[in-house]
Amino acid sequence: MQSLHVVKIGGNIIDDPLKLYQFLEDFSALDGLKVLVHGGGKIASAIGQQLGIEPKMMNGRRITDEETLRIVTMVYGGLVNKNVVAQLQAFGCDSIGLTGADANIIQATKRPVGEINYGFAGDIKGPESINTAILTAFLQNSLTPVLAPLTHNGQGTMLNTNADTIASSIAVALAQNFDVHLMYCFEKKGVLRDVNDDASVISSVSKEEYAQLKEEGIIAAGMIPKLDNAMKAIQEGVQSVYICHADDVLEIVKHKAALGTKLYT
Ligand SMILES: Nc1ncnc2c1ncn2[C@@H]1O[C@H](COP(=O)(O)OP(=O)(O)O)[C@@H](O)[C@H]1O
Ligand SMILES: CC(=O)N[C@@H](CCC(=O)OP(=O)(O)O)C(=O)O
Repeated sequence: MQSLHVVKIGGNIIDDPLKLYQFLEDFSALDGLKVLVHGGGKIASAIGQQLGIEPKMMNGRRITDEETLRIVTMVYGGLVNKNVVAQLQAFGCDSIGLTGADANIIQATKRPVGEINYGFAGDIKGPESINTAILTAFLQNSLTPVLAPLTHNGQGTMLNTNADTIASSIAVALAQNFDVHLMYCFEKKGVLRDVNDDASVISSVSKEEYAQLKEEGIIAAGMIPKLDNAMKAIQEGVQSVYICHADDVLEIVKHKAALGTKLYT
C-alpha cells in the first residue's frame, strides 16, 4: 500500500504567524501523499472575545452555543483554513481546504446532553462516517486536503469537532486504503516528563505506560484528549503515531530522526 502522512497542527502554532510559516514550509517539503488537519482554538477564543463572546471550555472541549458555532464556522472554515491553503500554494503545495460538510467528508452527531451540555459539538461514530473515496480521489489527483475542525450532521447543521479527534478519525478511516502515519505537531518537543522542560521527552509510550503517566499527573490538560485520540489510532490500524514539535516533522519523516514521542499499543 502507498504511504500517507496525516499531520495535525495545533492552536499555539497556528496562532504564531512565523511558526506557522516555518511549519507550512516544512510540511510542503514532505514527499508523497499527505493530509493536513488544523486546529485554531486560540484564534476562535480571541475573535469571540473581540465580539463580546467569552469562550467556555470544559475538560479541554469548547462549549459551542449558537453564537459560538457561528464564530468557529467563520474562524476554522474561513480565516484559518483559507490562509493555510494560500500559504501552502505559495510553497508549491497544491491543496484544497475543506470542512467536514464539503463533499460530505465527515458526518457527525450532536453530542447528547449529559451532565454537561456541550452544545453544537459533533461526535464521529467511526470510519463509516468519513468519505474516504473522495479523500482518496483528491490525493490521487495530487491535491493535499486541508481539513478544518468542523463536521456536519447531514441535516443542515455544522458541528464543532476537536481537531485531534478529526486527525485520528481520518487516519483510521484512510488506513483501509493506505499505510498511514499520523503526526500530532505542537509547540513542545513531545510528551514531556516535566511540562516545562523540553529536554524531558518520553521517547515512547505504550497503552500501559500512558495509563500510569496519567495516574501520576504527568500527562494532563490538553495532552489527555490528544493521547486518547492518538492511542485509538494506533490500536485501530494506523501504522505509526508520533507526538512531536512542529519544527521536527521533516527531520522525523525524511531523516528518521529519533525526535518526539512514538506511541505503541
Ligand atoms: N506531559 C505533557 N507533555 C507535554 N505537554 C503537556 C503535558 N501535560 C500537559 N501538557 C499540555 O498540553 C498542551 C497541549 O495540548 P493542546 O493545547 O490541546 O494542544 P494543541 O495546541 O495541539 O491543540 C501543551 O501545551 C501542554 O501545556
Ligand atoms: C469541540 C472542540 O473543542 N473543538 C475545538 C476545535 C478546535 C481545536 O481543536 O483546536 P486546537 O487543536 O487548536 O485545540 C475548539 O473549538 O476548541
